[in-house]
Amino acid sequence: MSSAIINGKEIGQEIRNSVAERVTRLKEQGLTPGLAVVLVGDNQASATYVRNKQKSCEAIGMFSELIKLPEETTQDALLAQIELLNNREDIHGILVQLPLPKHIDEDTVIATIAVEKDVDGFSPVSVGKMMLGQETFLPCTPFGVMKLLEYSGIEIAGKHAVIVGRSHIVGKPMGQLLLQKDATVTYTHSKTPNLPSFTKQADILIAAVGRANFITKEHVKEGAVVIDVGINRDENNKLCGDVNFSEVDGIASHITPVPGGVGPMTITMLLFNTVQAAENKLALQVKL
Ligand SMILES: Nc1nc2c(c(=O)[nH]1)N[C@@H](CN(C=O)c1ccc(C(=O)N[C@@H](CCC(=O)O)C(=O)O)cc1)CN2
Repeated sequence: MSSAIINGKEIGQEIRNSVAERVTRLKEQGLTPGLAVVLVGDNQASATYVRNKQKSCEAIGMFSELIKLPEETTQDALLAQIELLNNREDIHGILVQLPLPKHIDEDTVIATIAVEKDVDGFSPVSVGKMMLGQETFLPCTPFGVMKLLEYSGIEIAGKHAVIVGRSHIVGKPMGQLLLQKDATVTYTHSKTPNLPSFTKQADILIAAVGRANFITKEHVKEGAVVIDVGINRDENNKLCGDVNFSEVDGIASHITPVPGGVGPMTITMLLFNTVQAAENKLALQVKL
């Protein structure tokens, strides 16, 4: 029997509808949520993601502004742009599309974004708050995975979650969020010896290693929930995840496809965080 498909497009749309209602309520109070997207250089994939982010903002009535900078932009010039955005009243969320050109230090750039506008949840303060379980913006991809699990009725407490991948923006925060929901979490990565001996124990397997079709049937326990965070191109230049879908289909109880699984949730949660940022600002204004 085939595995149940976790449909990120459908779940994402349901969440976007409720975010759109929050936008309407904010506008009735005179505030239009605004997102600034900073794109440096000519990375084609990044340009597509940024375009999709802007279209998604428009679709729910939010304001978005693209700040497109050439590849040779200096780090100081980029930091100055971010400072301008930090001080703008009409901008509630700022995101700098990653990856940045090699001559720019991502950590310095991200740390410059005002924490109340850090809707990607990547700044050291946001990450620290997340680690402590304090209220903050959660990084959009792991946040989206948590929503996929919630909307699919998948129990987390008491389950063994195995993460394959340890990036700052997916693997590491993913484990934290699952831990906060009482999963037992194991981190693994591309250099873990005998990886299948770990992944085979997973009730929830998160593949975020960035290698096409890396997770095969030998890695997956019968009945596991398999979440594929990868976005890769295979040898025929076809979009594929980190999971070899056709091998794992039928072994997993649930599986996310690529495309149409985790990807659409990343942008959905960005909209969610930006509206939250605007609501936070309004709440502050009311208090003052
Ligand atoms: N500042 C950020 N940079 C990057 C992030 C991020 O969250 N913040 N994540 C990724 C790229 N990304 C968003 O920026 C992203 C990737 C993929 C998708 C998506 O919807 N994927 C679709 C397939 C799209 C395609 O056809 O290529 C899917 O999986 O269905 C959305 C956003 C790195 N940079």
